[in-house]
Amino acid sequence: MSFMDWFSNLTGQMGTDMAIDLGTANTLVAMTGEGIVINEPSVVAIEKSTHRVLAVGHEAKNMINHTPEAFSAEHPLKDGVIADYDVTEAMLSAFINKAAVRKYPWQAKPRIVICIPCGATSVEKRAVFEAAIQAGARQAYLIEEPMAAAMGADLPVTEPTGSMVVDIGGGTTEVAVISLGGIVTSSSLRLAGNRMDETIAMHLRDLLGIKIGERTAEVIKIKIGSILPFEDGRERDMIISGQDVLTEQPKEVTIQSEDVRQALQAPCEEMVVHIKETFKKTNPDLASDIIQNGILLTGGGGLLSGLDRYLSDKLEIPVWVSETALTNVVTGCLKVLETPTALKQTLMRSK
Ligand SMILES: Nc1ncnc2c1ncn2[C@@H]1O[C@H](COP(=O)(O)OP(=O)(O)OP(=O)(O)O)[C@@H](O)[C@H]1O
Repeated sequence: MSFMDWFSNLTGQMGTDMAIDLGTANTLVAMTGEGIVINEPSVVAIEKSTHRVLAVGHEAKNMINHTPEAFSAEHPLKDGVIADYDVTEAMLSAFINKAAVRKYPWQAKPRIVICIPCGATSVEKRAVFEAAIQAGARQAYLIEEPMAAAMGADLPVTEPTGSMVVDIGGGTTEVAVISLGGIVTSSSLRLAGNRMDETIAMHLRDLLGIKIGERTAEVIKIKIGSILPFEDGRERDMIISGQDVLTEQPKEVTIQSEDVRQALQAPCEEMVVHIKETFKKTNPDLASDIIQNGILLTGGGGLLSGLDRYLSDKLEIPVWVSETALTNVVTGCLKVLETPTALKQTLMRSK
């Protein structure tokens, strides 16, 4: 081993390794020995006049809220994959620098495990990989999101039993059957939480003649959205403001949770079809394990009220929603870093 390798390994053991859940909606960074240190929206503020990146995450969102005419909000990831390479790299690099509390001036660059959707093409994988290296990784490793989510949720991924994961994020719904430490069958649907927001906005426009933005639609979904009637039997309502479709004048209306439920039917039905198709591709032994063990529902979209019960009814398989749905992927990536055998099984690595 050369002096540089030895030195790099030594400094690499000083807590600089990082796990990153590079999501369409949120980016989470966790560090070995520290846990989650960053949980921020995947948003970058760009100065319109110069096209310079001025801020990322919460800071970017605040800037845009206060002076929207001077900055544009970029979402560098669309449907789980990189849509704008330069802006993604700038965002990653800002998060990595923010997370790396440099305890020692000689500390090495971090090794980074970063997740990608199952359906990512080799070009999309390469883009994430390069972005991590350019943003400051010493070594970069890629892992598929549902595998990371399953590890984060403590599913028995290495055992000879079948576990099924449905990870509903902002941009993608990832479905995977895992056994003996690998993904046996998987598929990725480019429809998830963001599509729910869009269908809510469209439905309210048609029903009540009000135009709302995606941010308002997301608040509605989280506050009064549900795919089945609420378990306490009480429906909810909420006052929202937007613009009149015809006059574009300010408009305020009270919306009912039943209206939101109607809007959520189409995207949720599409998810059911997708999960059923993946289940059909599973071999009978693993399928019977899944029927016995149930399906893990994770990702922020999995928190939609009633979605676990709805999927259970439609699939005729028990579905349980993880209590740590928003953090399983990053926690799983961190476990990969801490388990050398798991690190070897990642999809792509730089050395
Ligand atoms: N309580 C909730 N009810 C319904 N949806 C929710 C809730 N909390 C978060 N979400 C939704 O979860 C989505 C974000 O989830 P998550 O952070 O897992 O996605 P991501 O990792 O950024 O996206 P992707 O994996 O697709 O790249 C958003 O659409 C958000 O509106």
